[in-house]
Amino acid sequence: MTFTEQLRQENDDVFQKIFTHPFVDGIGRGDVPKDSIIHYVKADFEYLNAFMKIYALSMVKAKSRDDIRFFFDQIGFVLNDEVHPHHNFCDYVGVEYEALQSSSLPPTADHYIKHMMHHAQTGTIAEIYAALLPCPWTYLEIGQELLKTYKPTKSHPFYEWITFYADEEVERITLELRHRLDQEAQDVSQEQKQLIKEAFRKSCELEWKFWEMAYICETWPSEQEASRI
Ligand SMILES: Cc1ncc(C[n+]2csc(CCO)c2C)c(N)n1
Repeated sequence: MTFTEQLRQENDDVFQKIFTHPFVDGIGRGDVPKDSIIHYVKADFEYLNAFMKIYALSMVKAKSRDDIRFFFDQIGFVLNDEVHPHHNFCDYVGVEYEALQSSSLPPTADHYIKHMMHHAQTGTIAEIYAALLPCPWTYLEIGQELLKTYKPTKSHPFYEWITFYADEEVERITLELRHRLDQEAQDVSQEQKQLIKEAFRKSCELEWKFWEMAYICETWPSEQEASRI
């Protein structure tokens, strides 16, 4: 078993929790509360901005031109391609994408970004790969699960979203990140392996929490006070 196969197996509990989360299952059923979608797009737009910066920070740790190309390509994918699933969500709620940009990050999204930033700034390249991998891997499997369970056709409101993440390109990114992590993890100390495992698991947990954050429209305590006044 490869190291990333082991990571996938050890974190299957969290993957299964993600597949059955009401937001995720709602995408399959074609029925997600509109406020939750808006909350998701606002947070995810900012999350993806931070994700690109994390790739940029990680590039400093590149060991070869091929590593540089990898980080460069990923920034291009997030910048140019990940806007499509956001547009699908905006069309569903009938809101302009531009109206959902420049929001402050809810606590969970803020935590997730800072977790990845921490590894990008203080960790090895293996730790960074481990903290970033659950992002494409969970979305790839969500897309594949929803495709298999709901067999959406073009008239499904989230057909674009589901087929985007179940696509070969997201699979290719996931496999490349897995391959890179498998290579890097070959000769590391037990202590480093533990850090890598913790970085991966925490990102899986934060993926689940990101769906929950959007579903319940999580805000900071002071914002709740303000909305009650
Ligand atoms: C919270 C959150 N997690 C994962 C993704 C999906 N995603 C983000 S960046 C990327 C490509 C990685 O190089 C993928 C697949 C998302 N949009 N939002």
